[in-house]
Amino acid sequence: MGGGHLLTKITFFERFEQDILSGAKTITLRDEAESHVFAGQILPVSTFEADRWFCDIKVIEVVPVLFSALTEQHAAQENMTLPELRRVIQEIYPGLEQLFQIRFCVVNTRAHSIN
Ligand SMILES: CC(=O)Nc1cc[nH]c(=O)n1
Repeated sequence: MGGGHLLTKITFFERFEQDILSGAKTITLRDEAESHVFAGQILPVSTFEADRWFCDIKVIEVVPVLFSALTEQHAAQENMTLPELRRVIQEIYPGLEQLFQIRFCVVNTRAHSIN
């Protein structure tokens, strides 16, 4: 079995928040360290910058993908063009070839309260 620590939360840059909440961004490409999630898992999502919670997501699938094999389809699911996606991923993970595509849907956007 693959090693690594199961993720119990995930962060996104604030600039992706509206695309996630609107459903325009339905995948995220992560490195191995952030790939340890499983289909059906529900994860709280916070901003990277301020650690502000803004939704929960449900993981639909996790699929390995090489940087060199990114396609327009991946880009569309990130709400970007392919050149934009390549530039963004190269900035976040310089020189990294092995990525993991996490496909997700938003399941909750309101902090729950008791009472
Ligand atoms: C904070 C952070 O790493 N955010 C990322 C990284 C890769 N893809 C993405 O959508 N967000």
